[in-house]
Order: sequence, then C-alpha cells, then structure tokens
Amino acid sequence: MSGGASGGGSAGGAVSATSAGLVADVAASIGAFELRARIEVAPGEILAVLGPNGAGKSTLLHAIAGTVLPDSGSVHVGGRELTRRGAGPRSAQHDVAPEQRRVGLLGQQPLLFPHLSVLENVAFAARARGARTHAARAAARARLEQFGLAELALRRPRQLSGGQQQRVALARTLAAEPEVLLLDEPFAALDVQAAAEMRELISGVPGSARIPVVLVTHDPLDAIVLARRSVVLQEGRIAADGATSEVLGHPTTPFAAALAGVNLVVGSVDDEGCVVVPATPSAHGQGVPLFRLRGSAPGTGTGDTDPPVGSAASAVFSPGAVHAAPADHRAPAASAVNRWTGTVAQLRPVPGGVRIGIAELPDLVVDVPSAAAVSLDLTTGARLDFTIPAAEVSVRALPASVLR
Ligand SMILES: Nc1ncnc2c1ncn2[C@@H]1O[C@H](COP(=O)(O)OP(=O)(O)OP(=O)(O)O)[C@@H](O)[C@H]1O
Repeated sequence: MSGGASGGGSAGGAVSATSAGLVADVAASIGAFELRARIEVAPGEILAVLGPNGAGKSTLLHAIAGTVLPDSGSVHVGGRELTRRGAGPRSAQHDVAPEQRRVGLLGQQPLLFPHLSVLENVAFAARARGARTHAARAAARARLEQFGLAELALRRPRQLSGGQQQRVALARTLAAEPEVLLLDEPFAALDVQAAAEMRELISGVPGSARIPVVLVTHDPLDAIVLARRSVVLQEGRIAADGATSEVLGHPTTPFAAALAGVNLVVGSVDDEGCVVVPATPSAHGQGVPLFRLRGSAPGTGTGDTDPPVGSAASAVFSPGAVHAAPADHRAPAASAVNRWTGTVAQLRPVPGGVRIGIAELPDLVVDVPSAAAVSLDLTTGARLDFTIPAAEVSVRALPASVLR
C-alpha cells in the first residue's frame, strides 16, 4: 500500500484505478506544508490514520473529498476517477465536484441543521440525492431504528446530547449512501460513554455498507479496536503502514512508539546481534557510552531472521519490563548487554507506580511499581542500574536510511 506519492515517486502516475476500494495517491501543498501520501482501502475495511498534530491527516481526507485539490496525483473510489492531476502545467486535469463524489465526511462536530428534526436531518441526505420525500423519510426512519435513535426522530438537534447528535450525523452521512466514508476524529468531542457508543456504530459500518472507511484518530485504542490496518502520517509522509498490531506492536517511529506506550530505540547491529545505540552524555559526565540491547523472542533478535551485522535495527520494549536497582558504582562495562546505568532526570506518577525519565537516554522511560519506587528512594539525579530480560526486547531490521 505504501510507495507512490508517499514514496516520492508516482503521484500523477498509474494507480490501480480498477480497485473496488479507495485509492488515493496525492501530492498537495498548503502554504509551506507539503503532503505526499498514498493510501489504499478495500471495501468493508477500516484504515486508521494516526499522526501528530499538523501531520496532514485532515489534508489527506480533504484531498479525497475534493475540498482540497492536489497538485498532482489521483483519487479513485470503486474504480471511478475523482481526481487526476499531472505535475506539469499542460497535464490533463480532472476533478469531480465535491458534492458529486459520493464521499461521506464526518468530523468532530455533527453540524446538523438546527431547524430540522432528527428525522428531517437524516432524510435530507437522501432527498439531496433525488429521492422523493416519502421514500427519504422511510429510509431515514429505518436508519434511525438501526442506530437506536428512533425515539429521537422528532427532536431538534439542540434537544440532543453531543453523543446523540454525533450518531445522528453519522446516520445522515450514511443516508447519502457514500461510496467511501471519511471520519476525522469523530470521537474527539465526545465523553467516554458517548465515544463508546459511536465506536460501536462505526464498527458496524464496514459490514453493513461494504464501503472503505478512513478513520483519522489520535487514540491508538481506536485503531486497535476498529482498524486491522493503520498508517502513521508524519510531516506529510507515510512513516508506517501495515497491520495495526504491527504498526503499534513494533513501532518504527518515536511517534508510533509513544502512541503504543512502548520504548523504541534505533541503532546498528553488532557482531553479537545486539542493537547498539549511542547515548547522550549526561550533565554528570557519566553518559552511557554504548547502550546494547539483545532480544530473544523467536524471530525478533536471534536465529536466521537476525538483522545482519552493521545493519539498522530497532529494539522495542515496555517501560514496565525494565528492572531498576540502586547503582552499584562499579559502572557496567561498555560491553554490558541489556544493562546500563543512568541518571534519573524526571519522575512522574503513573497508575500503579512511577515513571522515570533517564538523562542519558532521553527517549526512554522506565516504569517502576510503587513499592519499588519507595524502596529505591527515588530522586532526580539519583544513579540507577537498569536491566531488561532479553525475552522482553523485540528486535527488528530497519531500512539502512534510518541511520543516515
Ligand atoms: N487553510 C490552511 N492554511 C494554511 N495552512 C494550513 C491550512 N490548513 C492546514 N494547514 C497546514 O497544513 C498542515 C497540515 O494540516 P492538517 O490539518 O492536515 O494536519 P492534521 O494532521 O490533520 O493535524 P491535527 O491533528 O492538528 O488536526 C499544518 O501545518 C497546517 O498548519
């Protein structure tokens, strides 16, 4: 799925236009920001798009919806070409107007018509597509029934909770029978209960409507619960793309690692199969000279699938898998594996314990249980020995370009 505009090559080139799903391969610029991304989503599939603020997630959705016109590239839904733009000034251009795209876009706010009842709001979508009033109302009633909203049919939007409004907005979006559904942080403005109800409805969309769904979210749990595949968009590029379990279970970018709540370090592989990471010298002048991590889980650091010596690799481990103990002042040898001494830089409470930031390895955090935190007498500036069992470390090969 990756490559294309995201790989810097084929925006404006051939894409699988005959695909039954959504294929968007676009390069778009807004001011200084440049998006180059390709996504492909099958009918009945939910693709989660994760990424930090300003990564271009909304821009990607708007390029599909037709409210942002890409500089180059193409958008196809069900084999229908919605946009084709070449890079050159004389290249052929083709853009279906947003209202004719049959693309449903739902954002954080429901944006219902305040003067129409719930029923009329939902019926409006079918009427806008040419359905007669009676048929549109009947279809709207059926959809409200399906969404558990039938009792609210005669209310105005202001008489609904935020969660009910958002569910009505989803019903209205689907009533237009879109060929693709784009969801831009649909849970962001909802409380926990309302978000759960909305999640439940969205999880049923692929099965009932058999359309491709793109879900932009900041919450990794949304991706885990709703999407079998995820992409991570960073600075306008696809930084990770694959099964959600892989993208979050073995993240390759610090952003994805932070989302998944795990530590990610990147380094080169030495002749013992360890990932070697240079550490930042600490203010105490006692930086960890080399940080070496070895994994032992099958296929993740030992055996035939080991990354070759000198290649780039990542090591991923949970903050709670690290054991902390008072430093024994005989600094571990530079050759120590899965063991290092570090200086406590920050301490903050987390459920069940304390999270330690380490001065020499600022990208890592270690979680110690409350009881251990008390016995360690934790203070900033304290020196601790950290160890992690190899079985808790997952090592994977990375493209060589990450070390440049
Ligand atoms: N109308 C606009 N004018 C100027 N710059 C814009 C405009 N819309 C978006 N941008 C810029 O384009 C970049 C991508 O924005 P976009 O909204 O697509 O990101 P995002 O990943 O959806 O972010 P967020 O998670 O904060 O919603 C940002 O740098 C943003 O400032």
